[in-house]
Amino acid sequence: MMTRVRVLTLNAALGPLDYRVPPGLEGDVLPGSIVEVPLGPRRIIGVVWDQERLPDDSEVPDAKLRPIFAALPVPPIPAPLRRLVEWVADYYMAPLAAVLRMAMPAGVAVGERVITEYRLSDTSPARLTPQRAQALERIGEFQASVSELAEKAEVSVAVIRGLIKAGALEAIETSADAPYPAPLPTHAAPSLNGEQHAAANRIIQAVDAQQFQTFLLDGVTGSGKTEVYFEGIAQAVRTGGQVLVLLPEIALTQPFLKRFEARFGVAPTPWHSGLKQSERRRAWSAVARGQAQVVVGARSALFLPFPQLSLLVVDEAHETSFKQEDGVRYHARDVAVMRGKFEECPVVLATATPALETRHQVSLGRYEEIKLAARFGGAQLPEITGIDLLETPPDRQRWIAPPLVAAIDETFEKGEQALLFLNRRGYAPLTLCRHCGYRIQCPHCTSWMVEHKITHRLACHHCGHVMPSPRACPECKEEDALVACGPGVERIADEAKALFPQARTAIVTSDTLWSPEKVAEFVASVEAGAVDIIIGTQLVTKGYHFPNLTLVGVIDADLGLEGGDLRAAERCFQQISQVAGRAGRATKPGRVLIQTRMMGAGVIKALLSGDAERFYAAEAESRRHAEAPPYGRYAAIIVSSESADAAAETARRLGRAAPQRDGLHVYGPAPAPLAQLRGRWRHRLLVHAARTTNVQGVIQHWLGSVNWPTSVRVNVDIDPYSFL
Ligand SMILES: Nc1ncnc2c1ncn2[C@@H]1O[C@H](COP(=O)(O)OP(=O)(O)OP(=O)(O)O)[C@@H](O)[C@H]1O
Ligand SMILES: [Zn+2]
Repeated sequence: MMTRVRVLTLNAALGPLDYRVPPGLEGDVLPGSIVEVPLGPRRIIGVVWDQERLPDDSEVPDAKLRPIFAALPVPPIPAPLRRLVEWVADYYMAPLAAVLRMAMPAGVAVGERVITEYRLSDTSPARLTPQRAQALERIGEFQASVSELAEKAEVSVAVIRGLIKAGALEAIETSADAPYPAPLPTHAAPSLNGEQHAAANRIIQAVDAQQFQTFLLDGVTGSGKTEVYFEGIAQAVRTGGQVLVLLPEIALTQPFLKRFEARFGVAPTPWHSGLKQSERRRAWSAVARGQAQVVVGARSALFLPFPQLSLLVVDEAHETSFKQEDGVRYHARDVAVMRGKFEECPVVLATATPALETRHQVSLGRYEEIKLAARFGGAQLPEITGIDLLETPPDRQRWIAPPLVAAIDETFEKGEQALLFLNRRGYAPLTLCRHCGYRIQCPHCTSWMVEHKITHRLACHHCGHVMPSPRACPECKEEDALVACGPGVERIADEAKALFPQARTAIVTSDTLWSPEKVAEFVASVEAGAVDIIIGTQLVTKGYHFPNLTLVGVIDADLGLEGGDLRAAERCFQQISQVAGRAGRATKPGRVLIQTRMMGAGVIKALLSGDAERFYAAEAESRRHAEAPPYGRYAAIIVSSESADAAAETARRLGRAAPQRDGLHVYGPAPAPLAQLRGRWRHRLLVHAARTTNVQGVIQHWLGSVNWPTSVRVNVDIDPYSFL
């Protein structure tokens, strides 16, 4: 029986704290229990942690301990999740409390609750202001609290309250934690082909064995990877286990929910940052009680308190958006594998274009590869051709080259759909004054403001700052002298409309598909044939299955190769392979046209020849040569401050104190390519080390030897991806 416990709080500034367990509570307080404890005059929440794992040499004597107030009526944080929290904190050098916060987001760990939400009633308000009209339109089928509705509709809380008073919104009492219905394993099971069957069996076996094992489910686009891992999910559900499916983007959740529901009769439990508070609370507590069997979510779902996890799936596992770039900087794919290890359950990484790191694990024998070599139902992979922009360039101020224009024309003629891919939101990436040459820059970042014609605004794509598009140049005050330079998807859409006035276009970016409803609307309109041409960013490259979509045009294949980041070529290859994979997925054959100025580049040649193996081999060889990941490792030290001088000085100080040892080299400090971001000046030092080096230990020691002012932040990014 525990009479004294060590509690980990959610506050990174506090160490673990010891408390006394008062009589009567002993039975309720176990490792993992969520407890309410006194801290000075306040009551805070924490988790009882395994004492031996949090040594504390300044132990407070028993007699001085304050008692725990209460143990919350929720299940304890399970031991495998506690081990995962420790591992993430250690590996990514983050405070334990910061990692624990991801497992227990604010306000989720509460007992049963009834809450009041509002939804549209049948009454329309007598007075309809533009604000009210916007609110009613945006709210649609949504039901939520007053503040959540205000946020969703982008109106003030007063507008929502006004609508409630006017009777246009009605109150609904809902339980915060009703369980989720269980999926039905045999609801609409497909009959698998031979290759799929073998793959599914391998995963089912692993689910039955309940041992840790990582699979790379490597199947070409449209081969049925989803159908295959659905069989693994069905098996886990049959045997009473829980399943987590991770997706790289929230936008993919909606189509996934529908597809899952078609297969299993009920939708899975979603988990992502777009949930409202009541949904988050319900999902968290249902997961903790084992009353949510299948969860689909963004990377943060990795830290949900599953008591019975028996399968983890990471879909589109190559996606770099699995890497979290702020707060605790972790890679969800790698953490998923670790969670599988602690839970002793299988992990499936599904992708048509595996990351080099994942292929490396396969070659070392650590992951088992399962291949699906052919598209389902006899569909052929699309034919891929290059368009050399040096030979057949588009007209001035145009971006669709003549061969692609002709192909779009042919596609329309056959009554089929086309997709144009350009990974750039907005209308134009740069706005320039023709008169004085002034470029409009973000006031908080070293980046240009991007013109968005749809919203008549300029936006910074790094910090989200927006301003109205000015008529006059802010510098020389010349009127109508500002010109848009270069294309974004909105500009390509304008061009397509000018070329094909009859064609119905749909722009797909995070600006247009900003809610699950918008995604559903988009999918429905393409499926109904109400769209002829889709123009989209990377958001449109994966997940979608449109049988009548037969042409994919890549507007600028070279875009992704700029910047010279370690994974630029690999990412370009993956992105274009994925978008190409949207063409001709059913009975009609597909084709892909890639516009480039670099016909000779390795990536382009690989894409055109379809020789992925050769591309990967060459890429792996150059990484091996540079001792870059997966053969060596990197860690970044990012120094930032609102004061440019303080940031630079601290970076120099760290540079002077850099560790000197074999198998390790420190580059920099150098100003970050985006020297200022969100008002903070940034410098970076890059540690390059052999695979076997304990970089975390070295960095800990190094940072411990240097002091810096409190106005400066020093963050560590282990296995960094983005060098912006
Ligand atoms: N055995 C099957 N029976 C019926 N339909 C199937 C079967 N296998 C695959 N399909 C269908 O083929 C299409 C492609 O399958 P799926 O989306 O699972 O492939 P994928 O490999 O996940 O594709 P991608 O990686 O390109 O997104 C889907 O519409 C799917 O329902
Ligand atoms: Zn900015």
